[in-house]
Amino acid sequence: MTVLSVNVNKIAVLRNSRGGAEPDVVQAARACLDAGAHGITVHPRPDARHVRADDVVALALLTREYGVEFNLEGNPFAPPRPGYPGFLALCEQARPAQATLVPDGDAQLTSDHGFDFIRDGDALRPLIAELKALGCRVSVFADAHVDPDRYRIERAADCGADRVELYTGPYAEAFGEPDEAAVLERFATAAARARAAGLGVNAGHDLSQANLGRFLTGVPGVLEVSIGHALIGEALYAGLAPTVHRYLEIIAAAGGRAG
Ligand SMILES: CC(=O)[C@@H](O)[C@H](O)COP(=O)(O)O
Ligand SMILES: NCC(=O)COP(=O)(O)O
Repeated sequence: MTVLSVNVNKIAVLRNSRGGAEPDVVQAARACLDAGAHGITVHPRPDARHVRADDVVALALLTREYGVEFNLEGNPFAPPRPGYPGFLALCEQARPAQATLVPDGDAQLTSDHGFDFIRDGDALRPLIAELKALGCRVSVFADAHVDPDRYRIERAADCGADRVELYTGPYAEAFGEPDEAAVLERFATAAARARAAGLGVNAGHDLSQANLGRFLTGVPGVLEVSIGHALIGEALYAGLAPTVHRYLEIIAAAGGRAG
């Protein structure tokens, strides 16, 4: 059962480029949900480059209205600043169904690595406990492409996480290249090890209509994919609803859930 959570960060990028209210992030999210998307994801960044704290609150209300999952992503270690109250404070306000912890920094163009659970475990454990006390399922961003022993993905379970989100950027880079099969195999191994440790497995980053099907076929049992950049870009040509439909068809064809 793979569910599709649409990341609407990029709608906010367009809106912010003119400083007004259009395109409207909530309206775009509503269009995705009306088209059958199973949930909405956002990853507010402390520099407010796309979605902001007020969007998070509005999307929390929308997803509650639809009875679907709201997945809020962010770095729990990033300090608050004007306009960004901090990830835990945002979660306390919005009460997302799922909080996904990502070890990113302002200088990063986008997320480009997962946690090192051996190094970061002690710091993550109390924060994960706090998020779970708020009622959130907690997922943690994880590397699958490196030596599986280096990050020991199963250590995410010792931190109290419910799920890992496999960082799929390296798969997207390998897609169509000679090393694609080897990279996919590493993802499948990481997913199996995570599951054996009792963790659910999500996946995301740079997934697209082109590469999603082979990923889901090669890494069976993924519970959720969160997709934003490619999906919103593709929707510029085809429209949001047909694009969401296409993703649901790809998921169904790969043996996942269509709606
Ligand atoms: C964790 C992850 O892979 C996504 O949230 C991605 O980071 C999207 O964030 P941006 O839209 O800021 O690139
Ligand atoms: N967690 C990944 C996500 O939300 C979307 O990433 P991308 O599709 O924008 O690369």
